Amino acid sequence: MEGLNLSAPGLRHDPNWHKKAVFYEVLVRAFADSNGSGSGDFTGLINRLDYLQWLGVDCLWLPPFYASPLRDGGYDIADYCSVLPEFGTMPDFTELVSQAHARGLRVIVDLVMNHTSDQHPWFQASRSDPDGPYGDFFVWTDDNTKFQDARIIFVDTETSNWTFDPVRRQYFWHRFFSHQPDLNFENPAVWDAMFDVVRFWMDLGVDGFRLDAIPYLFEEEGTNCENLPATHDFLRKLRAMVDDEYPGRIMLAEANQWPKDVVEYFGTDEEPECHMAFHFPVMPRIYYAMRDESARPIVDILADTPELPAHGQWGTFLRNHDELTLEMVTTEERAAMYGWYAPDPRMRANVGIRRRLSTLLDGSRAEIELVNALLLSLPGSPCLYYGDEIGMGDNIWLDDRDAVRTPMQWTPDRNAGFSSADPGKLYLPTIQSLVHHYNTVNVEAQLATRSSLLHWTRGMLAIRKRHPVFGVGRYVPVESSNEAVLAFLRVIDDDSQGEPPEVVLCVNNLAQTPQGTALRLLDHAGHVLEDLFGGSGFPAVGSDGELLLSLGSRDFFWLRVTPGDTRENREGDRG
Ligand SMILES: OC[C@H]1O[C@H](O[C@H]2O[C@H](CO)[C@@H](O)[C@H](O)[C@H]2O)[C@H](O)[C@@H](O)[C@@H]1O
Ligand SMILES: [Ca+2]
Repeated sequence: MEGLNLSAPGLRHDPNWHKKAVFYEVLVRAFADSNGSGSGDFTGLINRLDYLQWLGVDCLWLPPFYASPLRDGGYDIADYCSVLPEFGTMPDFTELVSQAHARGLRVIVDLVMNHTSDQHPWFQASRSDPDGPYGDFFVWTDDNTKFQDARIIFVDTETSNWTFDPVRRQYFWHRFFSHQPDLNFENPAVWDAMFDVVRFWMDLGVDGFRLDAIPYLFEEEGTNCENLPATHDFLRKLRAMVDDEYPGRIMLAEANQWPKDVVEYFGTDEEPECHMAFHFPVMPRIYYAMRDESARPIVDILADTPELPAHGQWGTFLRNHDELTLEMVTTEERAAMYGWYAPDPRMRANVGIRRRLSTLLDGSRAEIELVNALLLSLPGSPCLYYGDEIGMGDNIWLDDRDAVRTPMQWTPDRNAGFSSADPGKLYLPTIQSLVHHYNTVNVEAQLATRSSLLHWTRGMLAIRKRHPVFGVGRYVPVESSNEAVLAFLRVIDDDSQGEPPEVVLCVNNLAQTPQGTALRLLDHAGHVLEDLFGGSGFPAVGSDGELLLSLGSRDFFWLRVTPGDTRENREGDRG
């Protein structure tokens, strides 16, 4: 973007970078079209890197950009080692990585190991030549009653995890769409092929992988075919290779599972698996807690979340390219969330809700700020979804999850400044709804408005960056007398994390009305509080460890807690 006036800091070596990073999920197809083809591309994204640097994110996550028939947004890969021509060339991709690195931005890419597209040459060879080198690359059977305890994930479209192939005259296994055959991880040649894919992209400079659909690699009769020990064995070996050959690069698990199962994807400090895993259950509870005006769901799920090994970090998010999944809530909670957030059946997809952040929250600025404040202060490294920083809307008249994958809105001009193509040629139409039309919701307008959501988001990221405690600090729940007020501390006790000791108190009013609360801070009796945003002093914690606070509707505070006056720290913060 013109006039953003940025320096090019380059990457700094930091083995803990993933614990302090803010991630930004950006669909190459959706961000910026450099050549008027109607689809975003690598060069378009390169041209917008200054914007992302200015925003203050640290790492881009690129969903699949590989050769693909695009029947599942690219998660149907037809060649793991080539890029989709409409996105550009391999040199364009490497240029993207090096331009991102020059700006201090890391890049992780999606790796879909569980399945390929049915157009992948491995599958074509497997179906036509069962005794050939790829004959055993997929999961074939004559008996489609096998693995009956495995649930169907895409319930809107699939009725079985088996599909009959008329060429091979056998059934093949697929956990997702029937055009996405699962690879056979019992075959060592599949391991070798995947290790080669990982090396291929690591050699091109990527900083890590999001490991898509990782719980489903193996199948075993009598189980639900999720989270099997063999999957962990594979991940331990993959991690050992990555640590050995590409130290500092990360593996991020996408495992839509309960915390006790996800935590297994970190392995142990002695035998590590992934560096990060998305925390799926906490996400819907943020939305639930706000409508229920109760901190309980968030407090409880974090209490049920086991400690991580030292190398590990949660990935947190509010929205992504999929539906807002409701797999990790109870049946009653799901029914309530459909009622609150998806009253029109068109808003639903599979087990979830296909809407963006701003539309979910009815455009409420106070609610958008509150859920973002939670995202940025709860344990984990947050991941933003492109366009949510300006409050982009969705289009529930589009199919499936395309509802939330429309072109980025840069300006009020033709195609929202995304593309110079004829509007009919765009890969998806721009948002032109009454409330979220790109005429009003766009980067240019928000850059020009100091009070915009975009500037607010940037300010929040800057504060978070100045306080590594949000990345590496312990999470300590704080007892609140008011159920609607969620309070917790983030704590670095000493310099063992490689960061200065710090304590921050986060207090969040989940209710729509003002609330008062008494917090119990027994370990901080008499301590001084200071607002992280403006530096204002707050009344100190009482000598009995009690702190009385009042909060406005959907209000939140981030308060530094210190034993005494911290004038020098305040000076530092303002710099
Ligand atoms: O490659 C198939 C799918 O893999 C990911 O799926 C995840 O999203 C599903 C919801 O759409 C979710 O229910 C499942 O548990 C996840 O593994 C990927 O994010 C999808 O885009 C993709 O279709
Ligand atoms: Ca599988």
